[in-house]
Amino acid sequence: MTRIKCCGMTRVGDALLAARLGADAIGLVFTARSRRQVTLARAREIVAALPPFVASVALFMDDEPGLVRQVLDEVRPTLLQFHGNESDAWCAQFGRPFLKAIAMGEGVAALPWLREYPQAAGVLLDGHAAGEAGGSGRTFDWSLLPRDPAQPLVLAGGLHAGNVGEAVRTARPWAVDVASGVESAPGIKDPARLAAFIRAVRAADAA
Ligand SMILES: O=C(O)c1ccccc1N[C@@H]1O[C@H](COP(=O)(O)O)[C@@H](O)[C@H]1O
Repeated sequence: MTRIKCCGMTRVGDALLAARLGADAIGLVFTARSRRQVTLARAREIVAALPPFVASVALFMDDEPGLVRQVLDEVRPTLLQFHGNESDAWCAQFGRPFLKAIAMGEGVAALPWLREYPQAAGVLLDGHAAGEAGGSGRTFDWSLLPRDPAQPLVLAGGLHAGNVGEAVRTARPWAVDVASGVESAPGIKDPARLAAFIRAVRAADAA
């Protein structure tokens, strides 16, 4: 079964709805380079409200280690997610499981990158170009995903209810991650789009 992460939560109600609809994880964006940046206070509220077995993922992009530590202390997320030029050693310094995002925007081959992050709990492949922030809503060639990766792969970038079924059937990722494809505005989730997205993933799993 494909795991589902809904990223860029800024409201408790949206996170609870995602969990009720069957999301396995919600994402909280702390980097100032995002239109979905959440405050520490709001992030704490969201994490405190989550039901058991729904993971919280804290997202950063070339941020100061101090911010990551503050989020770990005050918000206590399940996982970290890094979207910038952070090295494997840099990501691992916090002693917490992490996902490393790779920009696949320019037909980049995923395999060489995967070897760069042996300590990552998983690698997230996103559609944006190197150097740009994620959450861009851009897709990439899903057939570039390796078939038998050493680490779990998370497929992201421009996914929505209309294309996620094909993405899952093509790439068979460990998980999918969505931000803009289930929103009415940055950081504001649309209940109908969210429900349709999760239904489409489950339908692809069942096919
Ligand atoms: O969501 C953001 O604003 C963001 C900012 C900086 C880095 C990553 C960001 N989000 C991640 O981008 C991907 C794909 O998002 P989308 O579905 O294409 O909008 C996803 O992993 C988000 O976690």
